[in-house]
Amino acid sequence: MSKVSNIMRLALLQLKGSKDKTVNVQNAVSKIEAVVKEHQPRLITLPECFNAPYGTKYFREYSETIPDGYTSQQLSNLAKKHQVYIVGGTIPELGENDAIYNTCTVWAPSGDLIAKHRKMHLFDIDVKGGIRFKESETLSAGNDFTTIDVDGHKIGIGICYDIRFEEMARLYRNEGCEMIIYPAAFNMTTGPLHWELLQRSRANDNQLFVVTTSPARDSSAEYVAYGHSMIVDPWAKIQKSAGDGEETVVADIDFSLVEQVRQQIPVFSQRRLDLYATARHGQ
Ligand SMILES: O=C(O)CCC(=O)C(=O)O
Repeated sequence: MSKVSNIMRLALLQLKGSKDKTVNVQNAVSKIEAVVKEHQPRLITLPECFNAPYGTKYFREYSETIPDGYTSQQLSNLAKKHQVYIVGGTIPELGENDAIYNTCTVWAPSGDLIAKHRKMHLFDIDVKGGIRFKESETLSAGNDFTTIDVDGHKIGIGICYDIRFEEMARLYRNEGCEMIIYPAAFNMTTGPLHWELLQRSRANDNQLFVVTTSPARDSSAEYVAYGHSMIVDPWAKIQKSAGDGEETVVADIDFSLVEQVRQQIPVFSQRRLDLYATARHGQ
């Protein structure tokens, strides 16, 4: 599709979560209604696991089929009602053969599901004295890359831990993406260390916008999310970021910055691919 405009208004909803799925989804619904009324964004993003508590023991219980499950239907209706794109954070998805995935759904203004990204890199880490988490105890990994087209702008989708894998972001850049959106829920160990660093790194390496949307921090939850949903521009500057509480961030994205930085720092045409692809590669 040809580019309709270089400016796109985004709204990031950093939402409070709870153990009550209906409350979580209705909170998203009311925040979407509110931001549409006040700011008329073109694209709205939600957090990772926004309809359920984030924890391996909860994924199956809260899982739904896509697109006929309760959460999907709510997002589809809202996208259609308000003529917006919704990158619907993630929900635990009940897939084929009873497998559960951590899945991002993307809804077009028609109400149609235009993409579904299943987290490709499962969050399995063990930081001594910090955090141990093993998504693979209950989740299966997705195997497909996901890009969408919004008004002529190509956008890649990743989920949280996916951001640590620079190959995935590079692949999206090589496919022509101008932005990567990661619904995410970093924690109080890796958040302060790596949250901003990873976003600015992916933006800088690939000269595109990086957008993350986190749940709000709840210190009484079993998994305490870091918050600080963020938009980083292709110069690797933070355009806007949230604090740690429930918050809506609205920003106008200027996609002309992508071309600007790519022209002025043309690393993608300066790569010595002739030298990198050697026998040493992969060692
Ligand atoms: O990579 C990290 O430190 C956090 C990742 C995470 O929380 C997730 O994948 O859900």
